[in-house]
Amino acid sequence: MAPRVLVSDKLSKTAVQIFKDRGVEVDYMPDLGKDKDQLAEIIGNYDGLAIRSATKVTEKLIEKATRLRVVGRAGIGVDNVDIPAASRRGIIVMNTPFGNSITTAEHAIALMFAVARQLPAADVSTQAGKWEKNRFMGVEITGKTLGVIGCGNIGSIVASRGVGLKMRVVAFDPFLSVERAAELGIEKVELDELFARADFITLHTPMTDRTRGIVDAAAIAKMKDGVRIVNCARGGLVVEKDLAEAIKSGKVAGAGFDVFEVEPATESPLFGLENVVCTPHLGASTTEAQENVALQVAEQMADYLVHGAVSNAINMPSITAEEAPKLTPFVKLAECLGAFAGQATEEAIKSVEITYDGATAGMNTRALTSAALAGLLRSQVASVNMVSAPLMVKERGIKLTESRRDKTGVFDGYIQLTVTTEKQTRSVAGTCFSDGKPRFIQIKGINLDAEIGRYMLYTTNNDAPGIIGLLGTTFGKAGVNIANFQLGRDRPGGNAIALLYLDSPVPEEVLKSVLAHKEIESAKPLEFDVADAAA
Ligand SMILES: NC(=O)c1ccc[n+]([C@@H]2O[C@H](COP(=O)([O-])OP(=O)(O)OC[C@H]3O[C@@H](n4cnc5c(N)ncnc54)[C@H](O)[C@@H]3O)[C@@H](O)[C@H]2O)c1
Ligand SMILES: O=C(O)[C@H](O)COP(=O)(O)O
Repeated sequence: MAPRVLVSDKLSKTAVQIFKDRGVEVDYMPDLGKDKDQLAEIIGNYDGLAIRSATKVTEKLIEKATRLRVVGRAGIGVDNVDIPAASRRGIIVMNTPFGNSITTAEHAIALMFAVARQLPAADVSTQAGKWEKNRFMGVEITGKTLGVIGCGNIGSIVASRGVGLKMRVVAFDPFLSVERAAELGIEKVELDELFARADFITLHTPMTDRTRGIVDAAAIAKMKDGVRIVNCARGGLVVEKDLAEAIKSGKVAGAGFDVFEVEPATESPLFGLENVVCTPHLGASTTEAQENVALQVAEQMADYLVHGAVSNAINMPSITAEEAPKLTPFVKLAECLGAFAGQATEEAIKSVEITYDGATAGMNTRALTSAALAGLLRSQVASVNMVSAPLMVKERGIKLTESRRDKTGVFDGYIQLTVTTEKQTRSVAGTCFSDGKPRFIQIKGINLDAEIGRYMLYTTNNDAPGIIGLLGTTFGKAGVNIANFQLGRDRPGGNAIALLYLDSPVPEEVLKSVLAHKEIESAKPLEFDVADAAA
């Protein structure tokens, strides 16, 4: 069945065409995002949801979204999506981090000019037939200091435009390197220094607990008299009532605002104040940016729904198209190692250690670890996947350790998973050969070479004669074909293991007969999400 996507915000229709071209069914309901009840009623019919900022993807909506696998944000900010709730349900949330950056940066610059020269008010006055040349005295931008708070994608474009406008640009961003600042021709400063020096301040951070209210009354008090403030990032970074007071007192000479504490903003303490220029969250609203983000989000979502490729996901490691062919077999291997340990373990897991040896150490180990954890938890939590597994492991207080090392054995690369419970430590290692098939190469420290099949039986036994005969005869009598039979032991007469790869599931009576044999310590039927040998 073709995957089905709902577009619930005003995305360019380019997205619809791309979904169709890629074999994805699509319903385009651009106003539905504003009607949360109706959206909740139908969301259960979709594998994908494409949104902008009007659709609020809340925990409540996610509960109803029983089929949903991906939320695609045609834009940057994902603060309208409950990411932890989506992750818990295994839903990937992806955005388009660059598609509207230039457009938004240009809007910030436009607001800066509008505030410097009071353009909107001058326009209204002039068109009203007044000729108020004296009322609209402006300030020049050249030579002024622009303070950029948050110098990521958009902030750095604004900064370089500022340099182009012959401004002095200072930036505060804890993650901005001095080298990058030098490359941009700007100066990295602390926040208080920015406040003290800037004639214009522009905000470009995400909304986080640390940035909420970053410009409040206390911050404004540290600023130059006559400063002008632009916010094209997120409402709530600036405390609107504090700014309104400062504008009324004359401390702040003007403000350009595209985003508001409450949106849609029908009222704000800033509305109606002299030299405040407001736009209704138009930062990303240009034809070019909307084409970019719609095209990109539809491609990303279709790639995921149709091919499983992941890019620009907020809650899952990306797998690029280039690395996918090499990585995919190892993702499957990691999942099988996790599934082996998960099915063999009956007690609560205390810790998981994953070692990447040789070639696997250089791979995308975040993706491999996520797959291993998903496999591990799958026997306990049916709906777990690579998105939700790392979060679930954390929530369950399971300690996760990852290590990488140079090639240590005969294999170019392998992965070893060690799981510790209250009672025991169990380890399993595997690799993929050039045929792309995952194999177990070591269990409990015992070497073997076992291709992984959908149905398997794992036994531990004392190394004694007759085990092969027992297993062969018991399965033969029950009419279950053995596709592959692997044995291993630590020493003659010591601990031994057997792994049987079967063409069908282990019948209950077979398991009982096997377990009844005096040399068999344990026998565990296993199932893996790999192609069925009989298929
Ligand atoms: N108005 C609009 O229509 C519109 C359009 C696009 C993006 N946005 C918003 O613009 C903002 C910036 O987007 P971006 O793509 O540049 O994001 P980005 O992630 O590329 O950059 C954000 C920068 O903020 C920095 N930062 C984080 N915490 C900080 C802190 N406490 N103090 C200072 N800097 C901090 C980060 O290090 C990063 O460099 C986001 O809030 C985004 O949602 C708005
Ligand atoms: O984060 C973003 O990309 C912007 O806020 C744009 O939001 P919009 O797509 O709703 O215009």
